[in-house]
Amino acid sequence: MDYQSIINEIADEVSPLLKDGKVADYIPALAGINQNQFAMSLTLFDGTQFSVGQADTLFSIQSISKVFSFTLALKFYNTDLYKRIGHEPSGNPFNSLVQLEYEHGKPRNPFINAGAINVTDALINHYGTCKTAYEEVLGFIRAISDDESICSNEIVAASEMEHGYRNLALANLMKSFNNLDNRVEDVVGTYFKHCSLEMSTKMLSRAMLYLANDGVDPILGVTYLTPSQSRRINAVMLTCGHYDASGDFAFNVGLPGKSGVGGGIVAVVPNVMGLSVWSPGLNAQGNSLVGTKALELFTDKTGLSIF
Ligand SMILES: NC(=O)CC[C@H](N)C(=O)O
Repeated sequence: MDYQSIINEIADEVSPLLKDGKVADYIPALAGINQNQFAMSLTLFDGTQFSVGQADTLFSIQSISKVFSFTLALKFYNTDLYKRIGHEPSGNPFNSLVQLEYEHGKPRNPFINAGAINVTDALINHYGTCKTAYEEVLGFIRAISDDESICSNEIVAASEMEHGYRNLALANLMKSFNNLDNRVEDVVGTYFKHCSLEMSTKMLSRAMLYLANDGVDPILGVTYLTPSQSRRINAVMLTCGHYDASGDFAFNVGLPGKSGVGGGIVAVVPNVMGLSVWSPGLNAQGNSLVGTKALELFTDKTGLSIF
């Protein structure tokens, strides 16, 4: 398949939509980003990459980090993890508090904020300190990207902490139900540091390969997860990766995927490739407007949906 021509065509077709989204201004450090930007990359199992747009530009991965922290938590706790976090879609916004109250402090899934904060708490328990939990997630992301240059943006992390009332409220609510072990500020601070990591679409499409290949990096041959764990992560991405727009994403794109409010989206074509798009303007559910459209065009043009 002529992937380069296909993604070039997609870039042309989505460009009139770049003005339609809205950048995430609830994180002040992200509010000033020029939304007139777009990138798309794919990486095949032999390492061949195809890209269009600003595919080397680093952006805040935000909730895409939830895929990587969930991977490590699943690796260490396996199905015991589901004692503290579910794997059902929430049908609610990513930062919603109401369901968490009804459901006695147990987050619906690891891809909403409450779930990822809870996963971070489990990782802090496993690694012993916040610092090690942060460094191990970073080390894992560098390994699956095969790129040691990846770092967090301290200004973004501090900006999130300063304005993180809702995430602190979610953590406090879980703590009140005895479903958070460590100090609220420590857990949320570590979670923000993972969210503030910066990557490009080239790096992210490479990083997704282990999930396209049953938990094994097809280039380096490293095993990260069992095939069954890897399939479970893809299932949770498909059903929960886009919050209350997860059904729309499955319907229109038809791939396991995960978005972040930095405007990035990652997706997996099982047995074929890792994919990533970025465009900072978001739709009403907090997912990249142009990125979602680009992935929809991609599966339409290539037939590479899982359905
Ligand atoms: N959807 C997202 O990307 C949200 C992540 C962001 N750090 C937050 O906690 O609000």
